[in-house]
Amino acid sequence: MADAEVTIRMPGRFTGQRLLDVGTGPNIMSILSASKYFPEITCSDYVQSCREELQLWLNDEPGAFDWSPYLQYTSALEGNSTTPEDIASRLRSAVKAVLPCDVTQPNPLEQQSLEPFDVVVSSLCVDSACKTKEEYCACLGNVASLVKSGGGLILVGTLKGGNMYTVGTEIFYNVPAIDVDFLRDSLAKSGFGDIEIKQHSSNLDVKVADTAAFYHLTAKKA
Ligand SMILES: C[S@@+](CC[C@H](N)C(=O)[O-])C[C@H]1O[C@@H](n2cnc3c(N)ncnc32)[C@H](O)[C@@H]1O
Repeated sequence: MADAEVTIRMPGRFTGQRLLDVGTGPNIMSILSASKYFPEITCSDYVQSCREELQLWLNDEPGAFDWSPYLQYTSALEGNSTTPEDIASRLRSAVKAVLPCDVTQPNPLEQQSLEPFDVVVSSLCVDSACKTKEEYCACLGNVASLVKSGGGLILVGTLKGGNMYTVGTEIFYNVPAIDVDFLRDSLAKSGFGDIEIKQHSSNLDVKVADTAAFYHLTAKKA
């Protein structure tokens, strides 16, 4: 929820109508708080089954995952001024599309022609898509191309050598060896300034994810 907190604690830093979440996965965590500020949200992911699972919840269909604890958490972040049910409705009406996306491509949303977004959010996606720092830098540039001039970027990722995480019995791999200086250089190369990076130690069991730390960052495109 770190990215949600970034969004909610910085009202006014990022404004606009249209927000894109890159690599949303099957979940709504990255866009819960954003739906308070952005009336037009686009979700995206490489994996069709992730997009379908997300769509199940958006359509309020039987069998959709129960996100109640996250809705309650977001309600508490908002000072309980909005109920969890209201936040669910708010998010369902804000999400306008769930699109295929590939961050390894120069235009990750190639199959659609869309104007660049006011704000792009991406949590733990570039990490999953890349094996080397060079690939990571290129993918950041690809994601950056989706942000309009003057727009904002909110990124969450792993730091300091973590290269594996699990979901159930499946093992997935992260890019290793990302550090703060590398992130700053890569973002500057992609035309971003006003970069703020915060680090958090991981509290996850190393068998679940072996990263030592996570970052969340915000940046503005020149
Ligand atoms: C660790 S999950 C993160 C999901 C969610 N954003 C979150 O923070 O919980 C990584 C996501 O990135 C997606 N992904 C992996 N490679 C991708 C690529 N090349 N382009 C777009 N999405 C990709 C995966 O399908 C997965 O949903």
